[in-house]
Amino acid sequence: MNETSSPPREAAVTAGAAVRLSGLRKSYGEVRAVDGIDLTIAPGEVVALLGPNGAGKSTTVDMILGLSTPDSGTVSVFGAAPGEAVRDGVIGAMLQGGALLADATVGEMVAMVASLHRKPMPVGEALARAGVDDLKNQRGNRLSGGQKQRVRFAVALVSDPDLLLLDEPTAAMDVSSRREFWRSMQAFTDSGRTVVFATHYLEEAEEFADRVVLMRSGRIVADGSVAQVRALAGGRTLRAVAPGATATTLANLPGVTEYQLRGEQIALSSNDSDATLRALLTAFPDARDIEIAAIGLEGAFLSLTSDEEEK
Ligand SMILES: Nc1ncnc2c1ncn2[C@@H]1O[C@H](COP(=O)(O)OP(=O)(O)OP(=O)(O)O)[C@@H](O)[C@H]1O
Repeated sequence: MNETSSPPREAAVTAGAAVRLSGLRKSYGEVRAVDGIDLTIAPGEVVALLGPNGAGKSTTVDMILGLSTPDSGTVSVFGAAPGEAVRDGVIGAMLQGGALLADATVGEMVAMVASLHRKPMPVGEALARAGVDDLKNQRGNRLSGGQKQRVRFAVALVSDPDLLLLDEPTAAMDVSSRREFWRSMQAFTDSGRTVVFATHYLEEAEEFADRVVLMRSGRIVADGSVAQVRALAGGRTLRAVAPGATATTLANLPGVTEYQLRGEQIALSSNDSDATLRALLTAFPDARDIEIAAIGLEGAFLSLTSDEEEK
């Protein structure tokens, strides 16, 4: 493992997809943690794996890293098997609760990981990029939860990987650490690296990802640019008092995806509230007390990831 194995790595990096998952499945007993995932991630993409607890995000990340073996399907990272990509320093990972050495200092830990890799970035650079240079002499057992996360980030960066995999990277961070973390991450992605991060937070995905892959019950339920997924999730609700409204007319209004009718009170969900409103006023000119509200991000996320289609 020295200079002689460099060319294959260069070749692999230019060979198509950064990550390719095909027909991926993994069950734990009765639980289908990952239930048939096909996903191709291009080099340079910043992808958020978004989903509620138990959606299968960590299981997917573990399989991309080769920490867990799929029951069926394949994983390739820059054309290589996960284990090989990890050994070559192509993947850097920041996992939930990844272990840190209690007795070593932050500087020593990052230096140790650097020594395992062929072409690490300078230790000082990894510490600076992760915003932990001031913690260099601190021991692992003296770090707060948020500081530990930032040290894990330095450890993930130091191999100078082409792909960074982050499992809920900001989970233990306070607001200012989060901001700092994403600022360093952006500096990293600006250099054309690929980043895949799992998160519960739609806002984080919106702000930092080029692409959002929404998972529920081990499957992908939406995949697209942030704007596309937002549009998919970004309907509005329209409430009004509409004398004469009937279920049939409401159901046939343009854009309406759901409706409720209670006496003269109506509540509509619409994916085109302008068209719905125009048609509503044409059909029911006496409609009054009209209110239109965006479905909150939280609500949109819940609507796309709700369990109502569960088998
Ligand atoms: N080692 C395991 N043994 C048994 N069941 C597991 C194991 N790992 C995961 N599961 C189950 O598989 C499903 C998917 O879990 P996974 O951790 O991948 O989801 P997640 O989307 O990462 O959730 P979270 O956001 O809570 O981390 C869950 O139902 C979980 O309970």
